[in-house]
Amino acid sequence: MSALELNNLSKSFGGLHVINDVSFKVMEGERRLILGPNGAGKTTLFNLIAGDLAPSFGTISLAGEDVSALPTNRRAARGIGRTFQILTLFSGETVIRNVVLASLGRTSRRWKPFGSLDADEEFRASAMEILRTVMLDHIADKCVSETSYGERRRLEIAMALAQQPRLLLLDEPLAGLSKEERKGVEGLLNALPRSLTVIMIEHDMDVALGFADRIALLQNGKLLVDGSRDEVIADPRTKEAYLAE
Ligand SMILES: Nc1ncnc2c1ncn2[C@@H]1O[C@H](COP(=O)(O)OP(=O)(O)OP(=O)(O)O)[C@@H](O)[C@H]1O
Repeated sequence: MSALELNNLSKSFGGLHVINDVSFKVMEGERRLILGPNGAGKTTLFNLIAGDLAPSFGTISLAGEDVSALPTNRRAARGIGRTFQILTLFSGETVIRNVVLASLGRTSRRWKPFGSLDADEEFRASAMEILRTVMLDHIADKCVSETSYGERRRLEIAMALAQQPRLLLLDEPLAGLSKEERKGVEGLLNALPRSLTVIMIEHDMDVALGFADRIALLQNGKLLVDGSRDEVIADPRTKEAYLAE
């Protein structure tokens, strides 16, 4: 079954056609890489999938259900988790509180007063488990403002995982990281459960190509090439559009 299906998706801003008749499927458990030069429309595509933007035309289906008309929070409740190119953390809170708050996004508990959350052992225990997955459990009680950039990027992935997504959208998870930090994030990407479907935008070719099962290459908002990793790498249009940049 397909985890995600885009059908004839288009998005225009005024006269600017940013996404132009894009259709492709991502199967359950697949690791899909979205490639494309700057301005190709990759982040806009994520905004359309997550519900932050409404399509001008076309549909988006999640596990066979058309979610095109649903707002972001209802798509999140149906299993879309997301990280952003620009970090979106509560920097005045501790690492673990950020994860707890992210996990509450799926429950009515998010309306409870902030202060009572730490007392809830169940939430803390599952947040701790996720922090272990991203190797941040040793700094669980550190304030986010005192953490390194690399740790914050991993925390963002932890927050997306806390929402127990079925489909995880990762927007340039390696951006701005040192070589060492990249290794750490690469390790955690490879350790993500295979039951999770992952779509990733990433410019670091060494990591991105190692991760991908299949690749969709966008250029000027159009789907230029779509296929297995080896097919897309071998396609001369890929070199022309992207790899030769
Ligand atoms: N809200 C908006 N209003 C008008 N134009 C927009 C808007 N959002 C994006 N665009 C334009 O759409 C095009 C695609 O942008 P997008 O950020 O999706 O590209 P991208 O492939 O993610 O690029 P990058 O690799 O640089 O992040 C760009 O020309 C951008 O200026």
